[in-house]
Amino acid sequence: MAIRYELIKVCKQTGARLGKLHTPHGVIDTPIFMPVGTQATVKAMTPEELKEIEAQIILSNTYHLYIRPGHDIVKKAGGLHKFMNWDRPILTDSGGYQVFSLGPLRKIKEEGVEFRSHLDGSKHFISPEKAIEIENALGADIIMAFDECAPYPADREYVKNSLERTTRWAKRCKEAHKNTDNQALFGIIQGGMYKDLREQSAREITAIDLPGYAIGGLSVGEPKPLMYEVLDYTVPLMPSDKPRYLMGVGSPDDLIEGVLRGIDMFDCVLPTRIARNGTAFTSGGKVVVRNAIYQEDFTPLDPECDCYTCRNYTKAYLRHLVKCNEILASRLLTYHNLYFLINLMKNVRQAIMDDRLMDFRNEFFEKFGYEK
Ligand SMILES: C=CCOC(=O)Nc1nc2cc3[nH]c(NC)nc3cc2c(=O)[nH]1
Ligand SMILES: [Zn+2]
Repeated sequence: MAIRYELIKVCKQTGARLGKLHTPHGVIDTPIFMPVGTQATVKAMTPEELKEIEAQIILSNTYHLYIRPGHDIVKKAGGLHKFMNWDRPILTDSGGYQVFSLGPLRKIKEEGVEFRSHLDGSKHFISPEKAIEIENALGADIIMAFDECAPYPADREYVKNSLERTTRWAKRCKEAHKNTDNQALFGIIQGGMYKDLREQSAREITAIDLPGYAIGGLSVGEPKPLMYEVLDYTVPLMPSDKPRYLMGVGSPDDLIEGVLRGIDMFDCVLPTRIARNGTAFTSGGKVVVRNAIYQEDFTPLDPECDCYTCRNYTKAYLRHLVKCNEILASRLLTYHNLYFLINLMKNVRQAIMDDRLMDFRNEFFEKFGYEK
């Protein structure tokens, strides 16, 4: 059995869950935020720094590593863990959901998806079986079934046909996946923003016996309230004894709202991406470091944060680095943003343990400046 989900406690205030996910490369505390390492690196971070901020699992992308350097090279290197010197758990998602589902030149057929490489425009074809072959070669502890993430908005007919094909593809993935002792295959629930289609997809996908399930097709441009509404009626259809992964989510408020609704696993490029644009998450809300008001501000980025960046550098210095487009700006801001989300989830887990997650949510939203 590649993974075992241990449900430890359900918060009396909210229904949120505290759990442990046992994998071949170690144990993961849930709810968990997973830093994204698209091309076999969490941009600007070394594995040692990721361990310093207590990252327990990272994501990498099937599509990107298939295109470059090629999954065969990663396999020859001894797999992704060895190749990138990360000995903790890894999850691979497609990373190409934009390319596969939304790319202009992609053609989706029953057999699979025809698309063009974002690097050189060369033509490629990935079937569910091919996706599993790539993920098996990369060797991640958790691998995602090959699916179609329907665009938003999309009409009902399209979404229905798409989710039914995704179900057929999930069955083909399960058939093709042989390495079940070392790699856990998760199914992905689709159905767009349609309640009855989400119910149909949840029923069909969870009927395929798999070690975990994800909710796909969200965080694709829909308004937040709509995402929360879809979660409200989809999460209860998922088994409670298996991990629930909300793909591509998210910002601090989305993480908390997702946990409140029973989600266990999250991934998002936001903390690393906004860092490279000079923006930081802080306990008082977002800080755009390049803002002129920080020119002579010699206080830490976040006075309530005890991370390396906040203990050793000032906003004025970080602003200077950002203005000069210095590499250290990305490194120090990424370090802090990842620490911020990882630490937020540690506090969320503690709040579940103390049966006070709703209080924690209200306090956090108050301070972070979100409307209640
Ligand atoms: C090998 C193939 C594995 O397939 C997948 O990873 N599929 C898949 N990835 C997603 C990624 C998302 N990111 C966001 N927002 C930033 N929303 C997402 C939705 C999906 C989704 O519905 N499906
Ligand atoms: Zn910090």
